[in-house]
Amino acid sequence: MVNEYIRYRVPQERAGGFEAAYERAAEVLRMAPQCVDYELSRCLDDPACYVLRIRWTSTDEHLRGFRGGSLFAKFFAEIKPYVADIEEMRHYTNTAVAGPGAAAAPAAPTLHEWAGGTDAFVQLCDAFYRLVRADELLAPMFVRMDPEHPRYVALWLAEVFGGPTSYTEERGGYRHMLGKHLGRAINEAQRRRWVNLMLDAADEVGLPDDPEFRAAFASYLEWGTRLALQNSRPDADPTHDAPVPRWGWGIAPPYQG
Ligand code: HEM
Repeated sequence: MVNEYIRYRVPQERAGGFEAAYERAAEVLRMAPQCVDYELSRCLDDPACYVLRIRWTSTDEHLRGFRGGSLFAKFFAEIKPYVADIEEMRHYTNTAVAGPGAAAAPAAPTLHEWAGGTDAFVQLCDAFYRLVRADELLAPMFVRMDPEHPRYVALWLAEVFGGPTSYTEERGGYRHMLGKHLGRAINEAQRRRWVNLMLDAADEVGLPDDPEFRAAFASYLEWGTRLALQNSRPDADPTHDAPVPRWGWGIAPPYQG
């Protein structure tokens, strides 16, 4: 990601036309796949000064992709009358200096923190695989599992829910997890049992039972198991190099009023 900053000095009598031109040009930015977002600010102390910030996916995507693409002509036609008013037009990269101030909304804890950290997921998976071993639908699938398997799945869940990236470092991330499901031909009854036993295990070990946490937890289980089922079909051809998903609160973070 790269920030393009364009500083303009536009005389008062042309300011209205300038802002209107950028409102029209912004329609093009909204359609451009290389544009992340944009923002035009006007200086309060010196109203002739404007700063336009456009975040691009990369400098190359901006210069070659956008400027060389089919949308550029319409964009440029709108802003052309103001090119002579440009005082600076350059790309900037972010530094490590960035962060919220005290007035910003407090960040919600991660699901990993809320659950009680990685230990909570280790306990969850120990309980879950105890249930699995005693379950007639699932036990046959796991007869040859590594004794460390419950811990690996716990590390996976901890990473997904915003904890440390230990699964990626120890086990090889998404690609490794996917490889373990390929060709397993998981059926719907087994998938549903997997979800049910996870929810039973969550109760057994006392994972937080507030509606917000359980809704987020259950939504991941639904998503993840449906994906595992699809990827386990004998004819599946999934992407092997996806990132480990990072699951958040969705639309209902804890109320911290
Ligand atoms: C949210 C859903 C799921 C998650 C997060 C998950 C996670 C994982 C992970 C991380 C591994 C690899 C552990 C390692 O590094 O060795 C694994 C393996 C495995 N998973 Fe899943 N899984 C899910 C759903 C399912 C379902 C629905 C089934 C079957 C009903 C299933 C069956 C298996 C089996 C049989 C293995 C291989 C066990 C072995 O090593 O023998 N998984 N899973």
